[in-house]
Amino acid sequence: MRKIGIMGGTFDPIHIGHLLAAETALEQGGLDEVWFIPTADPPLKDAAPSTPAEDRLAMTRLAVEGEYRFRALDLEIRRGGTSYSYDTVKQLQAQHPDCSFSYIIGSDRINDLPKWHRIGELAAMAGFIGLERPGEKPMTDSLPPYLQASVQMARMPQIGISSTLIRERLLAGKSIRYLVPDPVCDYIRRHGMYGSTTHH
Ligand SMILES: Nc1ncnc2c1ncn2[C@@H]1O[C@H](COP(=O)(O)OP(=O)(O)OP(=O)(O)O)[C@@H](O)[C@H]1O
Ligand SMILES: O=C(O)c1ccc[n+]([C@@H]2O[C@H](COP(=O)([O-])O)[C@@H](O)[C@H]2O)c1
Repeated sequence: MRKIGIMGGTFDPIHIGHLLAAETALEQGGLDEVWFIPTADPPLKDAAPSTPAEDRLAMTRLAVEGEYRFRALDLEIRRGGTSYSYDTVKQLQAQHPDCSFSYIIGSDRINDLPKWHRIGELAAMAGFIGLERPGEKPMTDSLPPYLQASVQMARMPQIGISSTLIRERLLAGKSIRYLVPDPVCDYIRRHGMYGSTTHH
C-alpha cells in the first residue's frame, strides 16, 4: 500500500503554510506522497472563492513543481459543486486501490470535523493528520472518541500565515515575497490578481 496524504484547500492563494504542513505530514506521517487538491466550492466557507478555479489550480501546480513527492490534482475542480471530502476519498479509493489516504488539516479545520459531510464514513475510510496553527488550539479532546482516534497530530513550526493575509497584503500594496513560492508570486503579479500591481 502506498500512503498518500491529501492536502485539500481553497488555495486562494496557496502559501508556505500549506507547503510546510504537507512536508511535515509527509515526514511525520510516513507518507509516500502528498496530493494537493484545490476545491471547487469549499463546504464550510461562507462564500464561494472569488478567484477562478483555473487560477487556484495553476498556482497550486506552480507551488508543487520540482518536488516529485507532491502532485496537484484537478479532481474536485472537474467534479464541480461543493467539494465534500467524502466524495473525493471515495473517488480516489476507486481509482487507486493500491493506496491508503490520510487527510492533512490545520487545527481550525479539526475543530470543525464533526460538521463534515458523512464524517463517520469518511473517518472509517481515511485518517487525519493535524497541524497546529497559531491561535487555533486543536480541541481534539472535545471531539467524539471515534474522531479523536482518527486524528494524528504532527508538530511543525507554527506559521501565522493565511490566504486571507496574503490577499490583504496585496490589496494594501505590500510584499508577499517569501510568504508564497516565487513562481506563485510571479503568477499573481502577472495576472494582476487580488488587486496587485506589477512591481515587487
Ligand atoms: N499556516 C498554516 N499552518 C497550518 N495549516 C494551514 C495553514 N494555512 C492553512 N492551513 C490548512 O490548509 C488547509 C487549506 O487551507 P485554506 O486553503 O482554506 O487556507 P487558509 O489560509 O486557511 O485560507 P483563508 O485565509 O482564505 O481562510 C486547511 O486544512 C487549513 O487548516
Ligand atoms: O467534506 C466536508 O464536509 C468538508 C468540510 C470542510 C472542509 N473540507 C475540506 O477541507 C479542506 C480545507 O478546507 P478549506 O475550507 O479550509 O479550504 C478542503 O479540501 C475542503 O474540501 C471538507
